Amino acid sequence: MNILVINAGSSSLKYQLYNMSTETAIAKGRVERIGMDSSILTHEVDHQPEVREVSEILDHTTAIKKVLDMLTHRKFGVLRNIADIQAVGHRVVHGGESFSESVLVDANVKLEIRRLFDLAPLHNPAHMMGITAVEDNLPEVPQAVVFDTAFHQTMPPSSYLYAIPTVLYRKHKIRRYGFHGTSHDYVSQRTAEFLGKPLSQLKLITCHIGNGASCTAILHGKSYDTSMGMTPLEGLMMGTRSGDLDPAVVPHTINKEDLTLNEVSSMLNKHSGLIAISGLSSDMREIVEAMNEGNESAKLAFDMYAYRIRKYIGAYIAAMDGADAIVFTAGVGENSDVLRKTVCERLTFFGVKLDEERNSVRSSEPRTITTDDSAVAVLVVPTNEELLIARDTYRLVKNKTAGQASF
Ligand SMILES: Nc1ncnc2c1ncn2[C@@H]1O[C@H](COP(=O)(O)OP(=O)(O)O)[C@@H](O)[C@H]1O
Ligand SMILES: CC(=O)OP(=O)(O)O
Ligand SMILES: [Mg+2]
Repeated sequence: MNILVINAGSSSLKYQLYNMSTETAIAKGRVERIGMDSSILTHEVDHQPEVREVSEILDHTTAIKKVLDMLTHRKFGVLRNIADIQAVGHRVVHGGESFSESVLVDANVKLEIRRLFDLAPLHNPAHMMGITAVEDNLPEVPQAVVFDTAFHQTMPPSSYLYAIPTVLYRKHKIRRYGFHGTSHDYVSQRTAEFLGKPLSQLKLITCHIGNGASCTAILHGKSYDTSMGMTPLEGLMMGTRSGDLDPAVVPHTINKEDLTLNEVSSMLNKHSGLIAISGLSSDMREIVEAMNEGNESAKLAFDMYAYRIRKYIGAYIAAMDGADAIVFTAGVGENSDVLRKTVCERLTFFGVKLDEERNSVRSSEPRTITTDDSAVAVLVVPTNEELLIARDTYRLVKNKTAGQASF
């Protein structure tokens, strides 16, 4: 079975085509700048040079059409016909309390994703555009959705409740949900395999440090606490998001700067974090480059970013009364040795001993970056959210087909 995995953003769409008999991605790519004058489609097939196509792609339906054209392209394609795609799996960031596992898309599921728009304004509306775009282009193909929030549904109330009147939780489900669950789930499974120990016996702290960033305390295989909250704004400092701050900053800023609530929300989601402090960029590569050239604001942004991760690691060691391993993953976590070093060099109280040579290795395989006698192991484990999405989609579609066959 071939499964197309889609992670739709507001102006971008990433895709991977999986062949489930071998669990391999046979093609992958992304469409960027959807809705802008020159959109870019980048398509990659193993062992072949990347193909880049610039054109005007005004909406997600056209973006999916272009992706399908590329997948069946005479020269660059990997499929003879789009009918060779048997199912589509989508990443959906917010599933609220309604979804503790992946589901097939139907009218109710779509209604629920829409209902959650205001809890994940940067993500859920874009995912819905992705789902609709697939319906437009592949009307007969079953679709599944895999939620970032699902893995965190095991958190106890002491982790997920805010200390505010409980009527707000009962009436409006105002609580902490947590995100990047598919990644934390995948990485914790890979870590247990790598360490050769059952996940049910491990205390892990997984740090997904990408564009968005979150840390999770995983106690015996289950999410016990995580740094993101009701929305993906809480917790760590991110590329453009503030992370934790005193809620009193919001009304105070509204009063002092004569801003609307929406403007402040946009400030915290899109104009804060690395870009705000550095005044330069939200991209960690550019921050590190500027820092190495002596830029003081870039250095401050970097230090604040690393410090917040270290604070969460400390909190989660206390939350679980120990940790067997701390795991770095995602764009920054997998690639920035200097970020990992800065986070780890002040964890010596917990017996963390970084091995600089191991930390400088670049690889797509899981690896340990601490010395053999480090009391807590620190690992880099590349994430693969798409593979978990493909697996869930495959399972759901196969079960549905089996159910239908028995009638
Ligand atoms: N070599 C690198 N060094 C430091 N940061 C990197 C490197 N490569 C990628 N990144 C960072 O990874 C981030 C993207 O992470 P990723 O997990 O791909 O995010 P997302 O999936 O949310 O788009 C980029 O913003 C960039 O800052
Ligand atoms: C939930 C979230 O922040 O996702 P991303 O890192 O893809 O922005
Ligand atoms: Mg990501």
